[in-house]
Amino acid sequence: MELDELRNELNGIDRKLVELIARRQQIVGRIGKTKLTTGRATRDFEREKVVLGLAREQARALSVDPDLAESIMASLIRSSLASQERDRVAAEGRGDGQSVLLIGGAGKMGGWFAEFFASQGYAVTIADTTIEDGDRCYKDWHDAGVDFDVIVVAAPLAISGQILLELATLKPRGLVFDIGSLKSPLKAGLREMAAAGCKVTSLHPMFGPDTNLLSGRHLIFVDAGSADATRTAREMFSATMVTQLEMNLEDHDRLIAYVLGLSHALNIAFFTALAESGEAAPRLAKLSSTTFDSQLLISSAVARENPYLYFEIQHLNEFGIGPLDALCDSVNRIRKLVADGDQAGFVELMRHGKEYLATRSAPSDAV
Ligand SMILES: O=C(O)C(=O)C[C@]1(C(=O)O)C=C[C@@H](O)C=C1
Repeated sequence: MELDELRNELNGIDRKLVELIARRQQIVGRIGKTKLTTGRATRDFEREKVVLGLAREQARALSVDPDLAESIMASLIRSSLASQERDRVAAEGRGDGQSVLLIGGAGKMGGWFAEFFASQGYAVTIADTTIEDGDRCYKDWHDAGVDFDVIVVAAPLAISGQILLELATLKPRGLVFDIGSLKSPLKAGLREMAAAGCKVTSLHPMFGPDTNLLSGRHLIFVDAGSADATRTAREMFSATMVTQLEMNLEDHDRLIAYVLGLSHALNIAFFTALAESGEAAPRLAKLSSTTFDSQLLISSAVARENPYLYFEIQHLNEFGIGPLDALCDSVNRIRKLVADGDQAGFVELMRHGKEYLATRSAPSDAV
């Protein structure tokens, strides 16, 4: 058969595959509605196990790679979960015409929250220095007033701290929360607001603005002295599958100094060392080792992030220097072991790390 004929045959098969996906998604939509009306949870881990198991079994019987079949089914399940989650958030419509002001709402995460609230039926007003005044749009948040059911402070960290301090004097009637990656620069504002009797709490979404499925993601709630505010904010996410964590103000930044600060710094150090090595990245990438490729992928993603935000995450964390010192110490230790030819010391370092990492269980609910 000619190449063109074979490709035509493939086109037909691919079309049928897409048709089957569309039919699957229609049924998934009906399942989602049934779950809503019968009060069942969106995610069903048992059922997912059955679906993935069946796909592997059938693949084996047809001499198809079971890993391939499983990964295709996992993608389809992800898409089912995302659409069922979206439908549930919209159906529960907690907004019901309530009003929300998003300060910094034209930024990336601010935009995510704007969409999240709009999908729940909230009337969304955006204030952001990068936009012009218009319908429910303000360049200066002061012009919007503070008469809202919810105010979200999603501005850069240093500015968010100032806004919270100002809000403490304006005493808004509604729920107020920030979404900062760090709480050190916001502590004074959060405390002032709580002391002024405001319904204030603090959130840290551990996911990026491109996230459209909250299952497997974490959202940290940091109580700022108003348990009522934290409860109300938690309820806003009850229709989603996000994992809610509660943390206190002090623990948050100490832990985040490792989770964000250390991992960002490690990747910045990696690409800085590479950039200054004199070896061209494409040439190195061609040599392609599994570890190098994975590391390059992560550090490329870090390099594309907002450098001002990343600087704030390092510099404004009062616990930030500890993990950086630990990183320098570790690199110096490796350097010394290598320079001294200390094989036993090097092996011990790796054994110790393996033992430490074995205590950290892998995320089990990622499809
Ligand atoms: O069977 C269901 O309950 C579905 O919603 C369908 C489906 C799937 O795509 O196969 C999606 C999500 C569930 O967690 C399990 C399975």
